[in-house]
Amino acid sequence: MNNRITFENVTLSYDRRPAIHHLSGVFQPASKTAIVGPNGAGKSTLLKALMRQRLGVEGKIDFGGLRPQDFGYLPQLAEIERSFPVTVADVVAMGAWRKTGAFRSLGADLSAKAAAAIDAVGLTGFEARQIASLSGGQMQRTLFARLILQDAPVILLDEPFTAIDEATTADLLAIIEGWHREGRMVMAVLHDIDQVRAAFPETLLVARRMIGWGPTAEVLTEANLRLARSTTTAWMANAGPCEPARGRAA
Ligand SMILES: Nc1ncnc2c1ncn2[C@@H]1O[C@H](COP(=O)(O)OP(=O)(O)OP(=O)(O)O)[C@@H](O)[C@H]1O
Repeated sequence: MNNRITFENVTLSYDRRPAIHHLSGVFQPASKTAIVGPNGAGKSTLLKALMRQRLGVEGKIDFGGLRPQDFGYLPQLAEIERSFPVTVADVVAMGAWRKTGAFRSLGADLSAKAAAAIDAVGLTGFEARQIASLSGGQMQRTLFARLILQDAPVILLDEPFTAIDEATTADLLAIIEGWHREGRMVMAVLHDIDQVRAAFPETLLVARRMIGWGPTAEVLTEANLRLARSTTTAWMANAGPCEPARGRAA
């Protein structure tokens, strides 16, 4: 077990159509990596592969001993179904399901941790609110509280700040920085290049293939960003089926 995630010439596909090709590199323990690229570049697909969701996988992903339950995942806000009659406290409690089992009540210790998580995201007093009645920013704070309670060593965030205002973004960036200081591995799909430069030491730049992976200043050059923009368009025009090995990441 080395808690390092290594990609060796990985191609990820849906129904034999590659979404992202020939990715090689390493997510180091305690790294904080921004995943950047244009729309359709394969960023969410990459997070899904890390979550071991069903995809065609060619090449090898070595999880370094990390188990599926070691990963906390924040999906895009738009993918969250909010019409369920559940409260903020219910959603946060789901973060402890790994420890309690689904729909079980939290013991005293986890209840205290859930209250602390809700406090950390600034939602004390909102515990009984239905999630359908929350603003986008309040919903995102709720989902961050769930991640805090989940306490996973690896945290994957898919566009955590899309449609989120500056104040909430600043608060959530501080929580991410706290996870980084605690030695967790964080990967976040982001579109704001200035934000990435300011807050993420490592960047993986993709456009249907890997453009760069390493220290942010070395990866986010004007030339690489130009290449990313033009490559995606070209690959989409020529996209066709290929024959990746079917199966799941190792
Ligand atoms: N479930 C799916 N079935 C088939 N194709 C898919 C599926 N999900 C994504 N794709 C395709 O895979 C490619 C990469 O999509 P992905 O969602 O990973 O991109 P992205 O970089 O996250 O984009 P965005 O910035 O727009 O969220 C796209 O061409 C997309 O249409």
